[in-house]
Amino acid sequence: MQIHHLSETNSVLNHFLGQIRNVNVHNDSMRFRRNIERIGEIMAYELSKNLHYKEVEIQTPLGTKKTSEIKDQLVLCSILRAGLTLHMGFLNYFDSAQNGFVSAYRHHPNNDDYFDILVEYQAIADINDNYLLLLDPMLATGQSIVAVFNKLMERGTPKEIHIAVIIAAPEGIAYLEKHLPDSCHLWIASIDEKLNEHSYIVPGLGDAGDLAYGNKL
Ligand SMILES: O=P(O)(O)OC[C@H]1O[C@H](OP(=O)(O)OP(=O)(O)O)[C@H](O)[C@@H]1O
Ligand SMILES: O=c1cc[nH]c(=O)[nH]1
Ligand SMILES: [Mg+2]
Repeated sequence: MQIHHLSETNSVLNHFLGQIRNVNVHNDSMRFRRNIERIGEIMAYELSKNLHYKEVEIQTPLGTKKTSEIKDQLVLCSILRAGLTLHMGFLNYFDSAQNGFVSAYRHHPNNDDYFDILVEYQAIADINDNYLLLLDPMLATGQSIVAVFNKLMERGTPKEIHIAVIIAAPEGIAYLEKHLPDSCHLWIASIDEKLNEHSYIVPGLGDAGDLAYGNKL
């Protein structure tokens, strides 16, 4: 798997990452959502450097100019709920992408820390021969992404697969490296220290879905 770690160089990305982690601004869910979206925009821009382009000639009022446009048909697929705002960030830049939404949640059958992942709702464009971008802000154990990936592969074979996450635990990266094809690209804004006993990322940011959309019952 090819890993692209985006926050090694200082940029405004680190400023937004600081804000989504900061407990002192966690009461402002609009800021949290907007920062996730802005990070999505930055990640989309970085990822766009890896896509394929075609040459086009543009007519300006004063002449013509050769430039390039994205050639690839992208399918953005995010994992509900937390993936929604990240999805909007990517879609702000990839205007003509097709889209998909898949639900995945941690199911605790014994009311303890053991969980499995249930993937239920799936509404997604054709991924066959297209460029699949699978989006989720948090890569903790990696089980949600692998479970969704396996469901999606029943629908077709993309030309390229890019996975984009904002915060990743080393355990989740290792799990993806073990369970996903070597040809996948993994785009990460920030790599954290570890998982805690509840499989939450430390230092991480807490529960991304709750911070964006409120607590679940
Ligand atoms: O790598 P994993 O161990 O699978 O954990 C990561 C998953 O946890 C979060 O979703 P969550 O289950 O909290 O759902 P939500 O977005 O509805 O809050 C996150 O958005 C990932 O989908
Ligand atoms: O740290 C984590 C792990 C799973 N889901 C989250 O939202 N945060
Ligand atoms: Mg959650």
